[in-house]
Amino acid sequence: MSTNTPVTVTVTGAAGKIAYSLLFRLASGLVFGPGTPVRLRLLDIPSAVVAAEGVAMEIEDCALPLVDSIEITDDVTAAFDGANAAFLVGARPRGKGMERADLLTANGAIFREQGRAINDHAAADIRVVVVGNPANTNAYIAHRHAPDVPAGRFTALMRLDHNRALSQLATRLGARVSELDGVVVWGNHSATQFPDVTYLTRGGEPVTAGLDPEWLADTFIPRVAGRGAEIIAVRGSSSAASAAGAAVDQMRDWVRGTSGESWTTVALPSGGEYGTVPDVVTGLPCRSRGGEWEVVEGLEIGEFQRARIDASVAELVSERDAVRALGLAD
Ligand SMILES: NC(=O)C1=CN([C@@H]2O[C@H](COP(=O)(O)OP(=O)(O)OC[C@H]3O[C@@H](n4cnc5c(N)ncnc54)[C@H](O)[C@@H]3O)[C@@H](O)[C@H]2O)C=CC1
Ligand SMILES: O=C([O-])CC(=O)C(=O)O
Repeated sequence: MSTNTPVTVTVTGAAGKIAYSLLFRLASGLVFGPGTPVRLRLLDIPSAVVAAEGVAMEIEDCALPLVDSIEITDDVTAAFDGANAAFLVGARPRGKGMERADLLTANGAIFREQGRAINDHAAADIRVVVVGNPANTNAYIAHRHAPDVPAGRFTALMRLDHNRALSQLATRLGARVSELDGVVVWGNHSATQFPDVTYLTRGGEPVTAGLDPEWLADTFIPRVAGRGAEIIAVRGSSSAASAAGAAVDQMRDWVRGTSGESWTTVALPSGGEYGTVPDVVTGLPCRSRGGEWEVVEGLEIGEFQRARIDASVAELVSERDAVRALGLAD
């Protein structure tokens, strides 16, 4: 029997595809551990509340021992009241041929309202993972509307890009993912992102010198950066189970810590680290210590990296400026 205090976890877009994978993993203890019950809060828009109720019924039917309660709502305030963790998934997904910039206007208003509700109603230890696209800029908007919440409590999901990079590298090297470390994906969760293998190790030994630079530039980087679009083209629908898996990985590592000196990729409001622009939400190499993300310090950045990081951060700045112009950032 579990004895810990339950955690209250809010999932928005609860009737959608990603939530359908995410909720069951949360309810199974994969994030908060096998001793911590979860109070699930499912938020969706009024027209989707009935479908969210159906998802809740299925969670009930799993008879999962860690589920303390399930509440379904279309009320943003109620959804975040006392929340310790929030997965902001609900948004309009990108269809064929659409770029993330097209989603800024549609989704910005959602994240402004949710940022305000988190600021006013969530628990003091709230941790936020923004999944809905354009994830980095949505996280920036939510953060801007939550001035009482430390900036580092707002993250966007780039763990999926990180996991995609690890998997491509493992295949190329004939390695297991668990042998690899030192990957980071800088910048935006978009086609401009920079999956960087400069610090890659296998079993603790550097391996980057053994990777063909042409393969890295012409195959690896575009493959990882374009994987979301590739999945849409092949599957006819955007990534769902892999996105949910990455969101679980990110929140689990945040709450329970990363292992040893290993790091992962988290998109955080920048403090200007590695020449990035302060306050934009960019992918950075991070370790989780004592329940907080810490940006890894002291990595050397070469010319090729500099140009790639700067290009993706420039896109984030232009998204930030666009939402500022739309009045969504203040
Ligand atoms: N950051 C990442 O790595 C990834 C992000 N995504 C993004 O995640 C988002 C969700 O994807 P799916 O679950 O596949 O979409 P979906 O369309 O299946 O579900 C979205 C859900 O959000 C709900 N929703 C819309 N507006 C809402 C609001 N204001 N409040 C609460 N709920 C609201 C919809 O009613 C729907 O139930 C999309 O923006 C997608 O682009 C998808 C894959 C990876
Ligand atoms: O590309 C999309 O629209 C969905 C997404 O973010 C991804 O799969 O990385």
